[in-house]
Amino acid sequence: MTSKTFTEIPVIDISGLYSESIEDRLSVAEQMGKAARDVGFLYVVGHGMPADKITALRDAAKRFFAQSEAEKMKYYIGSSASHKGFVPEGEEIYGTGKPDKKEAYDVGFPAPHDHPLVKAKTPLIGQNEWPALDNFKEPVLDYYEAVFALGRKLFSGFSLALGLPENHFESMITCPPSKLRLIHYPLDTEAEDRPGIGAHTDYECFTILLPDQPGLEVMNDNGEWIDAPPIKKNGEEAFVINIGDMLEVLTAGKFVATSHRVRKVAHERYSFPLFFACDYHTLIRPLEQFDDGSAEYKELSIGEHMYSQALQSYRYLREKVAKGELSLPERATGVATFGHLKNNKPA
Ligand SMILES: O=C(O)CCC(=O)C(=O)O
Ligand SMILES: [Fe+2]
Repeated sequence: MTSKTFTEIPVIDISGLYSESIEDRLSVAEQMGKAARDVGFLYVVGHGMPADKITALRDAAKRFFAQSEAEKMKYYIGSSASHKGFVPEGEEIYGTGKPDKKEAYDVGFPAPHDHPLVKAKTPLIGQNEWPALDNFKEPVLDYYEAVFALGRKLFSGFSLALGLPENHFESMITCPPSKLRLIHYPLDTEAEDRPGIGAHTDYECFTILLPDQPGLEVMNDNGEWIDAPPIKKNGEEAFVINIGDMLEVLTAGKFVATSHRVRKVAHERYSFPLFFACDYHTLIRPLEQFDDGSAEYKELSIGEHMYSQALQSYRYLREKVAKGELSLPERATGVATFGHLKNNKPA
């Protein structure tokens, strides 16, 4: 048995994943696997993301959110064809049932016009919305590309940790519903009892997060909230990586999609998660070596899982479902069915 009553989040130098020596790669993978089993969260350094790409992304996000609400609403996600663009405060509702105190800009995988998933009008897949703001699209796309490449590298490490070939998932990642979110938590001293973002697990395989202030908290098996502040090592900002629902299903719960939340902090805060997923129609079920035959983890389609969660948490989508204009996929799962949330329902 492993202990999931952790009180801190491990820091792993992943530079060995870029080594030509399989021993180096296996050594990092082993540490990643341990963190994924015991905690479901890890910090990574030695990731190779150039600091100027991070600076340029932060600058673009700040300039976008500093605009008027009317300007930002020109790119409202509810008017986009494939669920991308500006997400105003109050649009999303998670665990507590209260709207989150945050606004966001959602950017999808840059999908080629002629990709079969685009042509088939697959939910969540399609062109991005780009605001008429100088120097926004370029740094955001540039960061997307770099963080996505890091995601592929991390997936090779998780694959090794699971005893799979490093490239096991490569062919399943051609045009995934992987979002980069630019999130802005405004400073509002009046909104005392609202969470920044309510307790939840992430839906995808794993998440690569870049926060700029404390506020993120991670739940252990005792139901205690453990702080996950931004950290630096040798001047390099660490990414926070967390396991999502899909890797929990694949491993029948050996890797944990740990629930987390963002508490209100006395700072303005920006954070940028990249939700790393496989292609929409990828079916996920426990890998043979982890499958103990229990019925707990049913087969899921990555895209349907993500889409059904979006249909249940975005106001504009909930309204379309209520009016019968959209319906939940057949295999839709309820919210909060994974990770520690299922044991510890937070108040
Ligand atoms: O802002 C953060 O630190 C975390 C955001 C998050 O958990 C999410 O968007 O899923
Ligand atoms: Fe999250």
